[in-house]
Amino acid sequence: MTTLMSAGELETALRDLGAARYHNRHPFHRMLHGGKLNKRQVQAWALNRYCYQAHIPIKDASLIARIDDPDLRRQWRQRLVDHDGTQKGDGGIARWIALTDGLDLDRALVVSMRAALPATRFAVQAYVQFVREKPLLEAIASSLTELFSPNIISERVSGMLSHYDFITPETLAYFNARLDQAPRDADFALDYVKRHARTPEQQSAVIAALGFKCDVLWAQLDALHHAYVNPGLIPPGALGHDGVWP
Ligand SMILES: O=C(O)c1cc(C(=O)O)c2c(n1)C(=O)C(=O)c1cc(C(=O)O)[nH]c1-2
Repeated sequence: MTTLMSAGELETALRDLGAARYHNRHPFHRMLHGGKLNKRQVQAWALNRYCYQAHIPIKDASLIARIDDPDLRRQWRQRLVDHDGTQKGDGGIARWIALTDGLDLDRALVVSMRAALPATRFAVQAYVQFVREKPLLEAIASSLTELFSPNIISERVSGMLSHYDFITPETLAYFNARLDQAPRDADFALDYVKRHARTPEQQSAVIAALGFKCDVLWAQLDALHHAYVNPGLIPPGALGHDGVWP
């Protein structure tokens, strides 16, 4: 039988889970940040991650659609603005496209998502589905991986700038904005979860939601590693299959 934790104990359990399972520990990220990948492998990362970026506002829109409280809706809608901007060419998705442009990827190919790995598509769809179907508390808790993203972003930006001559500060501009946005969003979500997970069952479900989300992130990197590092099996239709690169 599980017992009720204090809010502080719940936070510790969530942080412990992130320390063990967040995607900063994945070998593909260690290679990306340590300068061990070639340009094609970095292109594959950016093209696949576009799918994740593109689905974040879709999952946030479906989360907002389920909120009754106008205060909470107002707070959460900032996330849509961050990713979609207030006008064309503005916002996180546009900044991600600046990164894929900077890597000489064809914009139409990136945006079409047709050269992404099958597992990327399945993972991001699973995240959207989770947020659509689970109770609001768990849907909100699944965003808590962002508690751990500022560290990985700092490591990524400094590592990539120092190791790759094809990476510039302009192409990595996406991450500058995230360094302010992610802590604001994560602090809000953590506070919400601590106040609303009031039974042992809810607390377990919140921890499981964070575990699920760590899996969503981890599975995307497993797929990249399998296709582009070792054993290097690129699925048909994906970027680089049959030696076809942009
Ligand atoms: O660069 C990263 O490692 C990273 C991780 C995460 C995350 O932990 O889910 C997000 C982001 N970036 C990100 O840029 C982003 O917009 C974002 C939104 C969300 C979310 O679950 O709502 N996670 C993340």
